[in-house]
Amino acid sequence: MRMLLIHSDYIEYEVKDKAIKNPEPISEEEKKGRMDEVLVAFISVEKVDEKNPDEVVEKAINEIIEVAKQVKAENLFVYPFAHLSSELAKPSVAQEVLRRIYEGLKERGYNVGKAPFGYYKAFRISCKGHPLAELSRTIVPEEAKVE
Ligand SMILES: NCC(=O)N[C@H]1[C@@H](O)[C@H](n2cnc3c(N)ncnc32)O[C@@H]1CO
Repeated sequence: MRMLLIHSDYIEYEVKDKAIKNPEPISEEEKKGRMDEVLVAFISVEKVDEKNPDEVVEKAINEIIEVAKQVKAENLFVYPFAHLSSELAKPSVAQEVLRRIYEGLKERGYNVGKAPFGYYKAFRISCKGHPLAELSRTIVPEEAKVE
């Protein structure tokens, strides 16, 4: 899994079109969204994550929370983003992994937003620009690590 973490004044998105055959069903109000004072996690779920989704979900949640504490962000935003890797997991696996990350962050008491899965979207983001405002993380299951 590849994550790009951007501490932002705001993130806003607008759904434009379906990008896969069966995108996540969304309501009218979910076609647009905005969150202010937010740590945005752009996430590409990778093929290697299919070896142990439970582990990568847990690690991603912990990484995001660790950065949220460092930058003092209360609001989090999970953004499905298929552009950080050339070895993507299939959509069904990716959607479930992203859903579990979103739910896990909420369970830990954060105010969490998400962008819909499986669509082309327009988005605007305002990066705060401080030294920890742009971070990336790579997460792999233990058994996929080679010596
Ligand atoms: N920017 C717009 C976009 O990326 N749209 C992506 C994601 O919403 C989602 N998606 C599909 N596979 C994946 C994956 N492995 N990881 C994350 N998202 C995925 O499906 C869309 C087309 O790839």
